[in-house]
Amino acid sequence: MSVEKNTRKLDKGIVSDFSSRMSYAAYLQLPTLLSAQQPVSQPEHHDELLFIIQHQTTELWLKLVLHELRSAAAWLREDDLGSALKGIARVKHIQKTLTEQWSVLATLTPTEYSQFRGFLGNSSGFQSAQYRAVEFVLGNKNSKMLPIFESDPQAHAMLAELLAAPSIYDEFLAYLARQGFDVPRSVLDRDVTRAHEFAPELVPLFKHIYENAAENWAAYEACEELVDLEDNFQLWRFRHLRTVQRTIGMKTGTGGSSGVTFLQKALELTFFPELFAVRTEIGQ
Ligand code: HEM
Ligand SMILES: N[C@@H](CC(=O)c1ccccc1NC=O)C(=O)O
Repeated sequence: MSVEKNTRKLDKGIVSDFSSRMSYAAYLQLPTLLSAQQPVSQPEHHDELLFIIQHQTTELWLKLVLHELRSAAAWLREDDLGSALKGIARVKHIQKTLTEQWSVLATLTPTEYSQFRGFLGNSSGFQSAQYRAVEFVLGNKNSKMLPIFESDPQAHAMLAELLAAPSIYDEFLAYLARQGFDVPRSVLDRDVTRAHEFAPELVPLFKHIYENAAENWAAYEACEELVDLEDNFQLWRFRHLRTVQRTIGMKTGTGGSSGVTFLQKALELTFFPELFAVRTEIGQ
């Protein structure tokens, strides 16, 4: 039957009694989720809700990114490259969403933000445990970050655990070694609690994989997925930097850093330096 009066008739089977059935709101714990947006500005500033939701949605996606990347590292440890690549593919889509989401926050003008910034005290995204955890899983370890989380034992424990665990890159290199690739011992035995540093002895191995991609397709594809991950991560960092710049200019950050200058330095960090260095060597 066609729609009349621009009103859709409800199908007979539509369930409406949830007294003993699971509902949408119950499954998703919406009362909890939707009561967690509590502006602190007084009087309440209209735009603080945007600010809170932008951060909370980011944290939700970061939760999934972390879940997928930790699983991908575990799958690599079990030599299940297919499952690891599937997880990384999902993460890449989430990264695109997160990077695109900056355009929503860019509608917050400098004047509007300045009207409630003072209420944020010393809170800052710098204190995001999940963001730091993602950096650690990708190999950018920094033990100096841990004291920031001492007042949150759960976050501190998670970061301490990830600091001590091999990164996804450590797991990938160990996987390549098990597959018979010539991964230097010094790389396999590195101190995983520290940030991965450029290991020039890895470049010839990647050169071999890239120049013989057809014969080493699985390894080649995995390398390119990691390159995409790093690219996407840097694009997020860049959009953050530009949003900060257009919103607070060169003001110091609420977290105590110099602000834009501090964020700029993060653009020089790299997770998988040899996968970028190999580009220079290809065809030479
Ligand atoms: C108008 C919006 C924003 C401004 C002005 C801003 C500003 C800043 C500043 C100045 C810092 C440096 C640390 C400090 O001293 O506070 C920082 C760090 C950070 N912010 Fe934001 N931010 C904004 C939005 C966001 C959003 C939406 C997120 C998403 C969760 C976020 C996540 C982070 C993270 C993870 C860091 C640490 C970066 C690092 O360690 O390199 N920020 N932000
Ligand atoms: N660091 C920002 C404040 C800020 O953006 C923020 C404050 C509380 C919770 C998350 C934040 N987001 C990113 O740093 C500032 O200096 O204005």
